[in-house]
Amino acid sequence: MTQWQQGLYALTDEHLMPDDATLIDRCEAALDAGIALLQYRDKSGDEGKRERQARALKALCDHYDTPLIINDDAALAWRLGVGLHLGRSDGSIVRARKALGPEAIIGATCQDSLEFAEQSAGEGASYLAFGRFYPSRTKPDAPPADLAILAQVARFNLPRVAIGGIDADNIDATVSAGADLIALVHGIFGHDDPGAAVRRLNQAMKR
Ligand SMILES: Cc1ncc(COP(=O)(O)OP(=O)(O)O)c(N)n1
Ligand SMILES: Cc1nc(C(=O)O)sc1CCOP(=O)(O)O
Ligand SMILES: [Mg+2]
Repeated sequence: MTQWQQGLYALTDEHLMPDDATLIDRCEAALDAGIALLQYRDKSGDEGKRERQARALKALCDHYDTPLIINDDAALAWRLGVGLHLGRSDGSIVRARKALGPEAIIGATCQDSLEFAEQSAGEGASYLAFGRFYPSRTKPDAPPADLAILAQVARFNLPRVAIGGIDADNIDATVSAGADLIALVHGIFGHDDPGAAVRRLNQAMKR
């Protein structure tokens, strides 16, 4: 198993980290404490800001030898030479794979669906993401999912990402259900000290 395929997966949030300095400081704290992947997720629609911040995060991730994933935007991922996360209406995995190449990390949202998982695996996804498993402050309206899906999709032999309302109290149950990667926004960046949050979560994952 490659290093990025197991552990914590931190997602940024433009409300929790509204300016460049805060974003970089807090992401650096998370990277330094030990995360497997970082996703740049910014829904502001401000293209200039997105380009600038994504480039700054790429330099930071290179320093920590941690892959950066861009949410939604295949063109930005291509310009930076980094990974991509695609939801159900964010574009074609096949097209993204052709553009980004065989080595790129391309993740796919599968919600609670075996059918979406099978389709995404067939189209060349690098990991499959399921959720939301718990009430989420970041995305309260994301469709709910049952932890049982994680065992059902083991046969695709791809890293399984769990997302949605995960924190230090429920991470153990989520890993026990079969998650390889635990994706969080609030569980890391909702804390005053994201580095301490990452260390606590990593400890809880090992229990
Ligand atoms: C790791 C991971 N899993 C799921 C999502 C959700 O993607 P999507 O359904 O496209 O929703 P938005 O994040 O774009 O609002 C994700 N970003 N990352
Ligand atoms: C971006 C996202 N996607 C979800 C899904 O279920 O697809 S849940 C979610 C938000 C995750 O943030 P938090 O850790 O704060 O709940
Ligand atoms: Mg999306």
